[in-house]
Amino acid sequence: MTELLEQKCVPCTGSLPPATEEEIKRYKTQIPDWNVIETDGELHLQRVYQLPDFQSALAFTNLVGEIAEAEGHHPALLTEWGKVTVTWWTHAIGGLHHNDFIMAAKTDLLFKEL
Ligand SMILES: C[C@H](O)[C@H](O)[C@H]1CNC2=NC(N)=NC(=O)C2=N1
Repeated sequence: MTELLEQKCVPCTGSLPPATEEEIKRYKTQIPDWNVIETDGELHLQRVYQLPDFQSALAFTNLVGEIAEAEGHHPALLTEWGKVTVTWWTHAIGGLHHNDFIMAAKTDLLFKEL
C-alpha cells in the first residue's frame, strides 16, 4: 500500500467517496495512535498529543494549522495546557475520507519531528 505520508489531499467536494470500513481498518495500521470516534452520527479521527506545557501545545497547534492550510484540509484543534486534541473529518461528506488519514499521518510526523 502507498504510504499515507507520501500522498496529497484531493480537493473536498460533495462527490467525494467516504472511506469504506475495509479502508478505515487498512489505513488505521499506519496511524495506530488515532481513534475513530462517532460525533453527532459522523465518524471522525481523533488523537490527543501530550506536550510539556501550554507554550509547546500552542506551537504544535500552529504547525498543524500550517499543514492544514498547505493541503486545504482543516482539523478541529483543542489547545490546552500540556495537550492538543486534533480531530480530522471531511465536512463535505460528514465523515471520513482518505484525506483525513493522510492528514493524521502528517500530523503524527510533525509531532515526531518536534
Ligand atoms: C473550499 C474548501 O477547499 C473546502 O471548504 C474545504 C476546506 N477544508 C476542509 N477541511 C475539512 N476537514 N473538510 C472539508 O470538507 C473541507 N473543505
